[in-house]
Amino acid sequence: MTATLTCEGLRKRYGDVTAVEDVGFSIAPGQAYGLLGPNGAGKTTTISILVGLLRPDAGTVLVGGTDLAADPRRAKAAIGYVPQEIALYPELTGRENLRFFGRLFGLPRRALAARIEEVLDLIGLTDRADGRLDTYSGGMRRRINIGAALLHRPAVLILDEPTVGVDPQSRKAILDGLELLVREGMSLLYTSHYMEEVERICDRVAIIDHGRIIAEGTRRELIAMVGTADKVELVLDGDVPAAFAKLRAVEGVVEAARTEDGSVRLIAEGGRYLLPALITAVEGSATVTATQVIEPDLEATFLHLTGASLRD
Ligand SMILES: Nc1ncnc2c1ncn2[C@@H]1O[C@H](COP(=O)(O)OP(=O)(O)OP(=O)(O)O)[C@@H](O)[C@H]1O
Repeated sequence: MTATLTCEGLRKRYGDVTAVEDVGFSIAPGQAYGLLGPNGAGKTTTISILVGLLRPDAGTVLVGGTDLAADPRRAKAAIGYVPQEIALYPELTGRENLRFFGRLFGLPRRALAARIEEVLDLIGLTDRADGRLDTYSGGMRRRINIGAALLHRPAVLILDEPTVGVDPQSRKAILDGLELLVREGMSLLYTSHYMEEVERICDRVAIIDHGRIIAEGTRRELIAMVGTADKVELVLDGDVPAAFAKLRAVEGVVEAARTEDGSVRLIAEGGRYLLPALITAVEGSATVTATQVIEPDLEATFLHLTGASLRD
């Protein structure tokens, strides 16, 4: 089966800064693929290359078998792109905005009218479609943005951190809508630094850091990389740096990172059973005011692979 989207050997440098180096992956039809990485990891650069906005220094992009560089028109027709910045007309209504973008894509008037209603239903904004954009919440605007990218029925929808700055209700509507699209057979490239979203939506994930893919696989495969270790979070009161040094030295602690709010995150073999030893270890430097043990997840994998927390 031809992949919906394949990229290989992508490289982009800005002067001395390597934004993307040797990035490659493949998205199957109906697959939701996640690109997970912290700010500045190279997600936006990768996406800009995939949607034809940025020319890579090296590498190839195939959309449904069509080479983006050789036939950009055909390749781009199969892509729906939802950028990070919202570019809509505030004085037009939601429906009018969709109509504008549909005309821009060259969709015939009658087919467009019907498609707009379908898309409004999908993004859950049928009731508010005749309200002006400047009366919408940030999340509703984001949903119109997603709707605009869906009008031409792309084979793959590419979203650049679609839930940043979005209210909880819209966030839920966005994630529910995306799950529905995937069930109906659309491919998705979803980028985020919220691992819980990537874990929920995506079947396959690439973890990107400093411009390179450092791990790739199904959710389960990636989580298995951290082995049987649990993630333990300790909130400390006292001399946190000294306590941190002591915690790192405890037998069974595989990884350790400090967070901005004064807590310490550890990956520890047999984490929950290690708690008494951890609490004893910090004695004299700090007291443990709260503890949490979390089963391995993608964030644990990220911490394991990079030694840094995803949100830092
Ligand atoms: N036009 C540019 N000129 C110079 N450096 C750039 C440019 N665009 C991006 N970079 C650098 O390339 C690296 C990757 O940036 P990119 O925006 O792709 O990361 P990202 O993972 O999308 O992060 P964010 O979530 O913050 O957008 C960063 O170090 C960034 O500073």
